[in-house]
Amino acid sequence: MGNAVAATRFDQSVSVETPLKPHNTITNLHAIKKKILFVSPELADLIKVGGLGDVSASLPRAMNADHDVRVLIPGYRQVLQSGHAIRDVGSVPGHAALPPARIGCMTLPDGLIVYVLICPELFDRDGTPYADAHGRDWQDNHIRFASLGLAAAEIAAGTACLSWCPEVVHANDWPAALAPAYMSWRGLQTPTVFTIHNLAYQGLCSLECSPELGLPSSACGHQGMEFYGRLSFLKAGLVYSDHVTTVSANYAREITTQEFGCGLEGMLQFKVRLNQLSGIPNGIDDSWDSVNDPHLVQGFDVHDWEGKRANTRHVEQMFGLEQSDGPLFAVVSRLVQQKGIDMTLEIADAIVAEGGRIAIIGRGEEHLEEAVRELARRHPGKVGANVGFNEADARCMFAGSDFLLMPSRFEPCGLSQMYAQRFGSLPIARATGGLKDTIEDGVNGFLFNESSTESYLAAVRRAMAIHRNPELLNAMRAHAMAAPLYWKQSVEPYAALYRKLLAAQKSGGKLV
Ligand SMILES: Nc1ncnc2c1ncn2[C@@H]1O[C@H](COP(=O)(O)OP(=O)(O)O[C@H]2O[C@H](CO)[C@@H](O)[C@H](O)[C@H]2O)[C@@H](O)[C@H]1O
Repeated sequence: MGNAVAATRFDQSVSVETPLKPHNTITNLHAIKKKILFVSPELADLIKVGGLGDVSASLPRAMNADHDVRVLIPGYRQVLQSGHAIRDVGSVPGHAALPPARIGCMTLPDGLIVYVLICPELFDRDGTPYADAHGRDWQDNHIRFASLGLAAAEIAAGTACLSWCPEVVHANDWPAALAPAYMSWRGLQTPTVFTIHNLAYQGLCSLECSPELGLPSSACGHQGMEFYGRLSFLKAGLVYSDHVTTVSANYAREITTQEFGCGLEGMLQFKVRLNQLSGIPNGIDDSWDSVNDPHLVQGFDVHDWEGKRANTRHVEQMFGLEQSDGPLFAVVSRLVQQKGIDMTLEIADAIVAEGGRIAIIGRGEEHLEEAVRELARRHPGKVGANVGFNEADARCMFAGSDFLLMPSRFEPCGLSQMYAQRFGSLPIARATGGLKDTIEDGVNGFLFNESSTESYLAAVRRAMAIHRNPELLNAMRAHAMAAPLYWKQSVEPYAALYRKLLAAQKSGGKLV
């Protein structure tokens, strides 16, 4: 089988960072870092649409103390033009309508190794990873992201000519979901993990795309990736991986229900019965340091709020807001239905009438972008909107605001609320998904239960009442800034999962 060949060829291979020395003993061999291929459509260093980009940049780095994690991403124009040298290290043959591609290797300044799938006809374009400049999904997304999955499978099979072969493949969200699928169809034994960062994006295409993707006939049935008469990349990730994770314990429960399961709840309940679904929370990296973050106009900590005020003044200037003693609310979000932006628009008049100001940054669905601009036009000096995204501005907003508005309809984990907490801005959020796991109501933020403007506004009013009491406000800020949200707590659960899957593989019990 392909994997046996791979094992013969690569078990003795030399890792770039951890060369084997001739005197290595068996004990040393055991201590060798496990090789993990982390497959993702985004990597914040190079290209980011949302939280997946952040996680892909920080989780592999956090794991690298004890593992050899390398990231595989598509060679989008932004990646090719990032200024980092790319060495040509391998190739992927064509398959059905998927064109042949090259594999490049990029070493980021801190040593993170990134494999880049180079196929200009698929990836060297303007726009985002998923859509053109007008926000229209690329028509050939099924081909583009099947190529990403296929490349991961070729690397795992040892047929991509790399001098490195992963022991575990960890695929993220639907764009990477065909990695475990192509691996399974080729009979590879390498364990696979599939992480759901957002079940709502499923990567659906017509069943007629099957020949283009070179799928086996079994893939097109109910037991495969067929989903209500179409092909679902996300379902392929669920069906063909050895273990599925999602990014918080609460969301792992929620997605087994009809309300949050997006039609896949039955399949996910089945995974629970097999003990193949778990929630491992996201973390944030230690660049989120309110004292030393170079993006802030002034650092601060719980003993010195002066720096926080300086950031508030900066945000007011950025957004043309009037200075006032009233609370400053921030929205730092993709402008999409999931995030409940429409609900914030509905309660904005009340917030302004009661003395609040709102600063909004983000981009997304066109009608929400326009609605946000219109809100700012209606409330000059009280509401400011920047339709776009910029990491430095986002960080200043977390630091300068009093509250972060995050009324998400659902939220697999959420990072923005953790960033805000770290910078002393209290999140006001719906008690759903990871928001419920990371926010303690009245302690380090505010939660509301119903996805309704009444329930939301009631939480906003509770926050405004706290704002009128500086002692309580500062106590809550201090709690929020002390919340233990670093990746350290997530690394061990992932490491334990990799160990479990490798042990099962070794004993011949690969769980497909
Ligand atoms: N328009 C924009 N362009 C670029 N960046 C923007 C942006 N708007 C916001 N951001 C940034 O993207 C990140 C947002 O991450 P979140 O995790 O809060 O949500 P997202 O829905 O993107 O992620 C999904 O994946 C993550 C990772 O698992 C889960 O935490 C989350 O619940 C799930 O919905 C933050 O770094 C934020 O500053």
